[in-house]
Amino acid sequence: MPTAISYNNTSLLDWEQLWKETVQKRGGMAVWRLPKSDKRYFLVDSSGGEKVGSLDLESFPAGFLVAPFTGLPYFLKAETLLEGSFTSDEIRAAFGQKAKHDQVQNEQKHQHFVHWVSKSIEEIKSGTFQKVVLSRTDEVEFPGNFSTLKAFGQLCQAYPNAFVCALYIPELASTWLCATPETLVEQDAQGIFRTIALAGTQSALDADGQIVSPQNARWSQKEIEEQAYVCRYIIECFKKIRLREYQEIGPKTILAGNLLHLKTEFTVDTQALNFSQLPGILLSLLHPTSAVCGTPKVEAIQWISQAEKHARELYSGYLGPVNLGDEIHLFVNLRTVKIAQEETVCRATYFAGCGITEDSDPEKEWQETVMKCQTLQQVLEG
Ligand SMILES: C=C(O[C@@H]1C=C(C(=O)O)C=C[C@H]1O)C(=O)O
Repeated sequence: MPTAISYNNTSLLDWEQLWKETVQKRGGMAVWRLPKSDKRYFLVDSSGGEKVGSLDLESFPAGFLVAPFTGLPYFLKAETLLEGSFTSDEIRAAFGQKAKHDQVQNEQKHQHFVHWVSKSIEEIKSGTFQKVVLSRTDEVEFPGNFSTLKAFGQLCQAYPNAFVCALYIPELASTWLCATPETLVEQDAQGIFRTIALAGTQSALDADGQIVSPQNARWSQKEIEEQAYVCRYIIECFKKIRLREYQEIGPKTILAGNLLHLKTEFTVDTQALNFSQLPGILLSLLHPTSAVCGTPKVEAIQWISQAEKHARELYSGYLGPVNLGDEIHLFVNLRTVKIAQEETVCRATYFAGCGITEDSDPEKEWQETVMKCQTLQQVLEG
């Protein structure tokens, strides 16, 4: 059983202290806040976590699951679990200064990305696959120390509808932070399972810099089709297990930070179906979905490994708490940054990708990755 300690106004500095101590002791930990909630949790597993082979979520103890894009997930058991909230004046800029972006390196990445988007479009036209998601990184260096907890607090404030998380796994020797809009697998205490098809991206700001209301958003055929691939992929997963009793709502436009996306929601009443194993079974079938990988999956993964220079690591994997209060909340690790603290500098690697179809425009796809990186950069770099 976890040692659950409830703090009403836990100081951010206490959590910062616990974070540092846990890193020194080579423990694993996660700090998170669910969408539209103000409860923040801090989970510590002093063993550093372990890799798990089976996704039989029903049999898992309370803990936190985190999976890379490809490969086995890590499980952190809830040995210690703290709950708290911070006051807003404790939260200040995490880096406290604007990072220097390497323009030469950035231009090389731009050229590489645009080249591979063009090649992907040709490959799609020749019929190898219909959609592929290519990603890239943006690496920056900051002098001095980085405060993970301040960054976490800032992201919570800036993105109330996102799943915000800071994570440390000693084996990976780096901290990851995300503010993601994408649910992969959720189940509430009443047994309602939920997943979403999220794709299609445009800036949420109009020409005057004002937020466009989701109801007034206009989408082109490219984005509508791109999101439809994700819906069809989810329904194919349902068909594999002969699941017909699901509800589908959407697509609707949602606001995710500085961006708008198209979202369709799928729900299943697992209690009515007497199907408690559903979240684990669907998790193994769904990941990675067409929203972060492509259609068909195997061909898309092969293409990604050829086209991308970087390893995705935890980017576009999934993460979240399982079996805390009979609930499961797993999200796709998007709008994410990896932080490696060295002696005098701190290296941040932002990751972002976009769905390519035969109607893609390579320059626009690059711009989309710029906007996606900005989701975190605007908050962390001030
Ligand atoms: C791949 C990312 O986002 C995914 C891809 C999207 C798209 O191609 O339009 C939109 C939302 C996400 O499902 C990312 O944020 O890195």
